[in-house]
Amino acid sequence: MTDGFAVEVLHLTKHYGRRTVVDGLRMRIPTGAVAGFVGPNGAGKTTTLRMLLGLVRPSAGEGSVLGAPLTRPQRYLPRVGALIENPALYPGLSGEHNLAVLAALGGHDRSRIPEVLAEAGLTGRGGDAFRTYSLGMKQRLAIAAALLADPDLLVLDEPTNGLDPAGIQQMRELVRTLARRPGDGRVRTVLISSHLLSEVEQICDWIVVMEHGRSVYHGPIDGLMAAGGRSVLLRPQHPDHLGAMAELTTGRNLSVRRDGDRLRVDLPPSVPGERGDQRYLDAESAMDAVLAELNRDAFAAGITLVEITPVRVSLEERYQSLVGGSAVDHAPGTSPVAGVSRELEGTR
Ligand SMILES: Nc1ncnc2c1ncn2[C@@H]1O[C@H](COP(=O)(O)OP(=O)(O)OP(=O)(O)O)[C@@H](O)[C@H]1O
Repeated sequence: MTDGFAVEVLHLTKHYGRRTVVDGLRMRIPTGAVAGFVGPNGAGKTTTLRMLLGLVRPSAGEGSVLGAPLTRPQRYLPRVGALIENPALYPGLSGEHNLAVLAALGGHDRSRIPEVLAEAGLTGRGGDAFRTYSLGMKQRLAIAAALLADPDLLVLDEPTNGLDPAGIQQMRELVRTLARRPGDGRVRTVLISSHLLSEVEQICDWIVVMEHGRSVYHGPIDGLMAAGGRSVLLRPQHPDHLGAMAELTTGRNLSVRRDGDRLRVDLPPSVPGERGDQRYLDAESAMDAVLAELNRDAFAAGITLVEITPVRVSLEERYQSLVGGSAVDHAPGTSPVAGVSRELEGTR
C-alpha cells in the first residue's frame, strides 16, 4: 500500500449469506481528494463505506485507510469523521448543546464547537433548538458533529438524500469546501456517496463508479470523459444486419446499443488490438484501429456499412455505458443491445 492515498483497497469482498454485495473491489482515493462514490441503488456503496469505517467486517480482501490497515480500524478511526447513520440528536436541545453532548461522548475538545458550526454553515443558529431546524440544517449539524474530531478523512453517505432543491444546493456547496480545512492548511480527504452522477460531477474531483459490487471506473473525474469520451455510430445498408453487426461488435468486447437504424458503439480508452490485448495509448490511433477492425469484420460477414460516424460522448452517457444502462434511463429511441462493463483505471 502506497503513500499518497487516503484509501486503498484490493479484492475487497462482502458476502451476505450466498449473496456477494461487494465483489473483489479495487480502488484508490488520493489524499486531499473530494471523491465521489457513485452507482445505482444496491451497487454496494454503503456496504463498502461501512467496511471502511469498521462497521462491517469484510469477507475477504485487504486495504488501508489513512495509512493503517483495514484490519485495525481502531488505528485510523480517531482521524475519521462519518455521516453514515444519523447520529442521535436531541430535539429539545440546541445545536450547540447537542454538539457538546457528542463531544463529551467522543472525547473531543468542546472548544471546536464554534468552528465546526461555522464549517457546517450554521453560525448564528447554534443556539436554536434542534427541532426547529430544517432538514438541511439537521443534516449540516450532523456534518458538524462528524467534524468535531477534526478528521483527516470525512465519509458522507448520500448527504443530499431527502433534501429539497435549496437544501441540496447548500449541501453541495458545503461538501465542496470541506476538503479545505480552515486554519493550518492540513489536507482532508472527503468521500461522499451518491446515486447521481450529475451531483458527483459538480462536487468531486475523483470518482469511483460502482456496479454490482465492483468498481467499473476509478480515477480523476476528467479521466472518465477523456477515457471514454468517444463513440461511433454504425449504419449497415440493410437494417436486417443490425443484430449480426451488434454481435460482431460485442465479439470485440465493445459495448453497443441500438440507436434507430444505427448502432452506437462505445470506445474504451484502451481496446484489444489485433495482437491480443495490446494497449493503444493514443486515443486517435485507438479509434482508427477499432473502426478499421469493425469495418473489416463487417465486410467479412457480408455486411456493408454505409455510415461510420465518430461522436463525442458526455460524461452522463459514459456513465450509462459503464453501468450497463441500469442507473439511468436510455435516451428515447435507443435500447440496450449489450452492455459490457470493463474495469478502467484512470491515472493521474
Ligand atoms: N446487512 C445486510 N444483510 C443482507 N443484505 C444486505 C445487508 N446490507 C446490505 N445488503 C444488500 O447489499 C446490497 C448492496 O447494498 P448497499 O446498501 O451497499 O448498496 P448501495 O449502493 O449503497 O445502494 P443504495 O444507494 O440503495 O443505498 C443490497 O442488495 C442490499 O440489500
